[in-house]
Amino acid sequence: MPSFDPSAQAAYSVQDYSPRAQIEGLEIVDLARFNDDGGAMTELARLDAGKVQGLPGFEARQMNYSVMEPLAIKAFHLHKRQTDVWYVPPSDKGLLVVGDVRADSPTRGEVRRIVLGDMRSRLVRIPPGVAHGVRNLMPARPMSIIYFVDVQFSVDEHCDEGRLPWDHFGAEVWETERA
Ligand SMILES: Cc1cn([C@H]2C[C@H](O)[C@@H](COP(=O)(O)OP(=O)(O)O[C@H]3O[C@H](C)C(=O)[C@H](O)[C@H]3O)O2)c(=O)[nH]c1=O
Repeated sequence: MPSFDPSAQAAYSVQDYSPRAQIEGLEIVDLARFNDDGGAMTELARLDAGKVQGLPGFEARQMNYSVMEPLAIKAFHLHKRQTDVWYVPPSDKGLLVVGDVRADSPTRGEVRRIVLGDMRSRLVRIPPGVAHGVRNLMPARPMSIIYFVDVQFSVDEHCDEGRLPWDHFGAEVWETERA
């Protein structure tokens, strides 16, 4: 076994492969993608009067389509009542950052970075009180987000579009990992 020089030895650590921190109420659902030589097909959601199968307690009241320019960051959005269910197509690639800022949550303070798209088809359920932001990781292409919400958008006293600064969890959370 080699021994390392003093500066490498001082900086040395073993990669941490332990499971990532969970956030209470945050769910990731893998979707089936049926592909053939002609293309691919994915069911995003089956709805029974707005209730989404496989996501108990979530009732879709609006569906949105959002486009982000290359490398753009939208962060952080924080809802008091609204749950979001996000989908980024497998052809795109984005970094979703979620942080639990609920005062009474067992996972309060946990921050997770989740790559969306990038060949995978997944829904991500983001409960109220979990701040969320996204970066388009593609340097030359717009990224699409399709998302369901259970509160209809309004600009009156019912508006639930809270915001936190983009660097609330530190600016480095948006950087590509270097390890
Ligand atoms: C959310 C929303 C917005 N708007 C109008 C209001 C503004 O004139 C314009 C941009 O609104 P906003 O700056 O809130 O949009 P985004 O920054 O793209 O954010 C939205 O998309 C990201 C991904 C989120 O997660 C947010 O929750 C959602 O607000 O669209 C509407 O007319 N209806 C709507 O449902």
